Amino acid sequence: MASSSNEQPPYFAPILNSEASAAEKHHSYEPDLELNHVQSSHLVNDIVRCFAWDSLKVEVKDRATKKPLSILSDSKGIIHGGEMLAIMGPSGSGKTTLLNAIAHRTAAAGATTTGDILANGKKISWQNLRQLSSYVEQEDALIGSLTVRETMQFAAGLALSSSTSKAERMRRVDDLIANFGLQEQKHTIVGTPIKKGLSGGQKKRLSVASRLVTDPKILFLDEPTSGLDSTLSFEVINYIKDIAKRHNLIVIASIHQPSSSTFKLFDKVALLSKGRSCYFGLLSDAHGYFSSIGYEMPPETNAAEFYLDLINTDLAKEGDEIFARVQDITQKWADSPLSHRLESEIEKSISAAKTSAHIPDLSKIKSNKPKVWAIPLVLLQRSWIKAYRDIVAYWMRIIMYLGLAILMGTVFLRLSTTQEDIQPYINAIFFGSAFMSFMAVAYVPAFLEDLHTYSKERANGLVGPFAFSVSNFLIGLPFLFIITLLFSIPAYFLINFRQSGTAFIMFVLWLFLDLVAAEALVVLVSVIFPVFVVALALAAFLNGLWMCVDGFLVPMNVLNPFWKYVFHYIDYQAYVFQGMMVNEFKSRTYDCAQTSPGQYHCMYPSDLNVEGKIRGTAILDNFQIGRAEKTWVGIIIGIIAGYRVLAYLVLRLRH
Ligand SMILES: Nc1ncnc2c1ncn2[C@@H]1O[C@H](COP(=O)(O)OP(=O)(O)OP(=O)(O)O)[C@@H](O)[C@H]1O
Repeated sequence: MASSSNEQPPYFAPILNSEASAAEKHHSYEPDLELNHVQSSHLVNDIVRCFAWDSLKVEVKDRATKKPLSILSDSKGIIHGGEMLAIMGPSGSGKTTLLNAIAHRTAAAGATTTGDILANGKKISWQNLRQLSSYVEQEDALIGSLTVRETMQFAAGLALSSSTSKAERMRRVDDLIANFGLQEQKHTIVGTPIKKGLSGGQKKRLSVASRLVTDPKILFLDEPTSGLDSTLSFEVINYIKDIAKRHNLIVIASIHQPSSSTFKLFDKVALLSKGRSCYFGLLSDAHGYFSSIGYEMPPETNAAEFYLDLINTDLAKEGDEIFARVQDITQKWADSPLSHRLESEIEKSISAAKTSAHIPDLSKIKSNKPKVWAIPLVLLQRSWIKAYRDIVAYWMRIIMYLGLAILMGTVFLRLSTTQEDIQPYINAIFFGSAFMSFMAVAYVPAFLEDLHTYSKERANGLVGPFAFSVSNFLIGLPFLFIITLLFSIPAYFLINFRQSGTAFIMFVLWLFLDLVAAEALVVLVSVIFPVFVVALALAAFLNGLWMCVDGFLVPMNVLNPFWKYVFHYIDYQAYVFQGMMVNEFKSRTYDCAQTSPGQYHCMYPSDLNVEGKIRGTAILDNFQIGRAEKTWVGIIIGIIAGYRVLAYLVLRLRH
């Protein structure tokens, strides 16, 4: 029989009208007067009453011994709406492991996680938890060249349903900016290596604010104060606390050595040592609990420091009494009445979920995401702003290509149609196409930065591999076209390639395809090996390989069959080289050297040799280059598509 609302167990009572908050009964929380108390109705959590985990274990294969190793054992905890939990422990104690495990993320590389994760007393699937929660990583995923408002707008664009009106979107964005005290920095950029923007604390506040735009009911924060001094740490946690209280949010943060004032902002604490629980419960009960088991905190001591010192085995040596102490603390915790009370609280929430009709069924919550096509559009817009503002990533590359054009144009300056200049023309074609392709390695850092942002957005369920791949490909096209034109205009005329409008357009086309293919290769390599030095080295190596087998350095009739059949035919540079060669030589003639009147010495055999000329096509024949421009264009497009699809598949398969 369903119970009526006044029969609800106390731990499920709505906490919105704050008197009911368990935490507030124990803490007199006085928010900072300077905080901006903007109540945002969309943020209010009126569905997740409690969040719990039980018998949670994480096991990995030990790096050294290759045997199973437990890095989190039998963890349990419960937290209610409006409460803030600190997961605390010395370095390597398993804080991030626990946070990831309860957030339904991969707890550690190659880890196996077992146990229950419960919301409103029922097991919650990872899909449901993604809809209801947000995770703020330790490392910010902010884009340096965007302003605070733009960052928030794009976060809203990626998260909010397409049916949310523009006005509503802006209202939410502005509310959050105000809530986190960032109004004055609204139009300030986050900050790039060459242009300073927000302070560390402001960046962290923006990171959290941008994750709140999805209206999560549960917020996971991995070391939100790392890299901040104690004043900024307090400020950040104070903002989060204020928002959590007013909107009844559940906040779970791993935290390393908080100052006394920051620590006091939390309602509950989970203490871990070597993956084992030392305490879980209200902060205000911790003092009494540790006294009761024989660890009295001296007066005037920073409580966080005291607890951490008790369980810190970092500097301990084999046989030190600290190991016995930690063993004693974890054993006493497992046997303690508080731990048993925690167990029964979790059990009660499970049985209440079975009997009460008033507890929202979270599995029925509908996701309110933007339409599939809307995400690539938002990403395109964001990449565009980033592209034109990010001097290092984009403008430097443009300047570099322009410099290369001037270099080539002046080295191969105004070649003539005498036979001595035929080889320099061929060299210029090879060097231009190969070097332009090679310089695509300069895209590695910018791409890895985008990949980093994408990984975080994907982990939060915002951007999928398809949207990322499509937008990355599309945003590259205009940029690559601009580079191609900037290079071609000076280089083509300075070198004196075939002077015809069509020839120039074809030159641009070949070079453009070359760059699109080179960029696709960089993307594929960087997706497989997302480490700067590795991606850079491999992309450079592959470019070297394509240069060697493209038919210029070693003519096709000389190139050995292995390189020819394994690599030459999948070498986009080979098709670009052939296309540019045909473009230059198919309808031009060159002058032989006159040895005596009517006698000529011609470097290439041709039907025009008797007239002292070389037909351009004879040069093509000499290189065994046919006339299949359309097929070559098709093959290059196929190679580009192949690289892009492979990169997409790698992204899809990688979690
Ligand atoms: N494959 C593995 N082999 C051996 N130990 C592992 C493996 N994977 C994780 N660990 C260990 O598990 C422990 C928990 O790591 P975790 O990152 O959760 O700790 P943490 O408390 O968040 O540390 P920090 O404060 O330094 O970030 C660490 O001691 C880590 O070395």
